[in-house]
Amino acid sequence: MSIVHTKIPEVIQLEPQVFEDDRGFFFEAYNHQKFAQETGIVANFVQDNHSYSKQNVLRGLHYQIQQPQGKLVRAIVGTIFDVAVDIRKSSTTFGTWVGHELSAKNKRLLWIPPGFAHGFLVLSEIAEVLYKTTDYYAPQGDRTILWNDPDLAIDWPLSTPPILSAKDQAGKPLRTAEVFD
Ligand SMILES: Cc1cn([C@H]2C[C@H](O)[C@@H](COP(=O)(O)OP(=O)(O)O[C@H]3O[C@H](C)C(=O)[C@H](O)[C@H]3O)O2)c(=O)[nH]c1=O
Repeated sequence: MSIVHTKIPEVIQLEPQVFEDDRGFFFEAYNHQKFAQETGIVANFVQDNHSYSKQNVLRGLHYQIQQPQGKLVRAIVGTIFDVAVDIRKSSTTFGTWVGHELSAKNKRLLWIPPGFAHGFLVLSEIAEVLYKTTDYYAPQGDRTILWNDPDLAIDWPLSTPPILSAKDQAGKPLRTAEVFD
């Protein structure tokens, strides 16, 4: 596994070592020791999530104000544009976003630490996304930042308006949202 830094130092792309032969391929999607060696992060993942979405679905931007979650995200079917937003008000990159394509083809993973909002847009006909989290789901702490907050100006690769849940349509702009210290 190798790492690819993003413009936010704490958000890290991971490229697994893929072993291909005439049967197909194999790769370690997560190895606790190698993850720690490569990133310097000792993550204790407690939950695996799996979502299936149709093209143009946008899920996000989500975070938990209580029990904030670190996330290790990958697409196992299709392609997504995966976005992380720094919502730690003491951070020098507060309000900064990064977006990277994750796909079944590139097999890349994105590590998003606690203190960030996360969302993705489905670029392919369908996408299945798996992600590990470092804390459990805490619905009472679930918060949404508006996907098209003009202050964030996230450059979503959209050609038509996205498909959003009611919750995501009602997301808050960052300037009024609960954020981290
Ligand atoms: C997140 C979650 C949801 N649920 C239940 C609650 C709802 O009845 C149903 C769908 O939840 P929601 O609409 O919040 O799912 P997403 O829009 O995919 O939310 C996720 O999308 C973005 C991209 C994230 O990073 C978060 O992990 C998460 O907020 O699953 C659970 O039972 N456990 C969970 O951990």
